[in-house]
Amino acid sequence: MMAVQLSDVAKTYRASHGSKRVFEHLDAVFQQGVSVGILGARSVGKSTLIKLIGGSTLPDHGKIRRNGSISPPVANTQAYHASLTGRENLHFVARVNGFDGDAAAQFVTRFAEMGEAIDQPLSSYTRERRSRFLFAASYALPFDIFIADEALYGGAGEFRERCAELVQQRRSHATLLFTTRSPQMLRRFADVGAVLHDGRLQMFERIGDAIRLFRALDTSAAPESDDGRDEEQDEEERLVDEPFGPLA
Ligand SMILES: Nc1ncnc2c1ncn2[C@@H]1O[C@H](COP(=O)(O)OP(=O)(O)OP(=O)(O)O)[C@@H](O)[C@H]1O
Repeated sequence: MMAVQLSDVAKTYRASHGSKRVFEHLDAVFQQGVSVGILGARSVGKSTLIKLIGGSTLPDHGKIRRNGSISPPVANTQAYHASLTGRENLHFVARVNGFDGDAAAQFVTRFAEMGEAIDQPLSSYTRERRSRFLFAASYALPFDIFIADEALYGGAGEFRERCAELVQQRRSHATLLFTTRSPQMLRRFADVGAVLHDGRLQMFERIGDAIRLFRALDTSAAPESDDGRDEEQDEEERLVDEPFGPLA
């Protein structure tokens, strides 16, 4: 059964200095329970695709069908309010999505080793705590479909490893759709590989075939021996630097 289907989707950004057409006739089907890693060069529309799938941006035309609950993008800060505590934020996000806030707060407190900070405002968190909170919170609710734009897991040291393990656990019970520029991330977290290029998404049962096409298209891609970690970390740093959503 399908989890997400895009049919003939078009998306153009319009700005005062001109417009940018990202997709014109995009079709894609993502199956339930299958983890898909989407490779794409810079500016091909990876973020736009994740936003369309998640519903935070609308297509100009075409249809997007979703079968099941869908997470906000991993480590997304938009849903959080800096002046609310970690617990209050989790309760809010859980309620909006129809889940149990207590269970989510309990999970994040334990997994991210928050201690008393769970009852302090997000604005008081250190950079590292903020990162832990964001990643743990991303996987705290039992969504059917998890989506991620480049940052799939994060944090530092031992937390980082546990976070990667958590993604593997969630992936075994849910559908995971993520974009990346790191072939290694596909090998680690995807069942199926996809390449976004020229407004089209090509899917490959064999991860290696997706990586080969990506390399042929994007000559700046990291070599296979590189674990892609620098780029992942750049992306995480960008994410945790962003302020939380509007002050309540
Ligand atoms: N809000 C916007 N207004 C105008 N143009 C936009 C907007 N958002 C994205 N674009 C443009 O649309 C194209 C696709 O952007 P998008 O962020 O989806 O690509 P991406 O593959 O995620 O890029 P990157 O790898 O650099 O993160 C880019 O050319 C970008 O400049």
